[in-house]
Amino acid sequence: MKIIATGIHKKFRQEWVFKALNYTFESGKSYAIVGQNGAGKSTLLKTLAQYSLPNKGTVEFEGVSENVNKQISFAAPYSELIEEFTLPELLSFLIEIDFLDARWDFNAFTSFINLRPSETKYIKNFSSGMRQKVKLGVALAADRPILCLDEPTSNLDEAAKNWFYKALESQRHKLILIASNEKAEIDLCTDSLAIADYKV
Ligand SMILES: Nc1ncnc2c1ncn2[C@@H]1O[C@H](COP(=O)(O)OP(=O)(O)OP(=O)(O)O)[C@@H](O)[C@H]1O
Repeated sequence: MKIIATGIHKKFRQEWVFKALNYTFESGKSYAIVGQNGAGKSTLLKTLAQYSLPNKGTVEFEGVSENVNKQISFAAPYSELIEEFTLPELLSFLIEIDFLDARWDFNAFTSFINLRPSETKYIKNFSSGMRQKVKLGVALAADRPILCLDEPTSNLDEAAKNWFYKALESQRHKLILIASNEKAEIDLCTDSLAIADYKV
């Protein structure tokens, strides 16, 4: 599978975030999207995932015959969980809509993420680190060939970061995109794309 970005430009009002970006992303590789705060990392990630349209140019998925959304799992600080659910309810819902395989029941998932909240605790009452671990766990557990992660270790403690680094190793067959300015996250990737190279 490939994501092929051809001459993509993105702006908000009169402000260009990136221009003339040509890049091919392939399965089996991991790409760090790097740049300073406000450079456009999240915007590029969303554009590549086809959550946001470029003003000019195209993003194509090679080797995908059906709905491209079903090829992607995405986790970001701004992505949302269903706050009114408990974790068992969230997992049942994700299995019901075919986002997760049926084997991801509460026991399997909590042992995968190495975090076992009370089964009756609402997600709205999870701490920010618990929330982030659940988002990452869901994204990693989904059997989808493209993994998009924005600042994946934000709010994670050292043990949770190490869990993520290890969990990512089992995903190396996927096409992985990580938007980050954390050295440890960038170092996980095989390739790197600097937004600053696409400003003029
Ligand atoms: N929906 C929007 N409307 C207007 N401007 C936006 C919108 N989304 C992003 N921007 C602007 O686009 C630029 C890039 O934002 P983006 O969030 O992609 O940067 P980033 O590199 O991910 O930043 P950070 O490292 O701080 O998370 C910023 O100037 C931001 O204000």
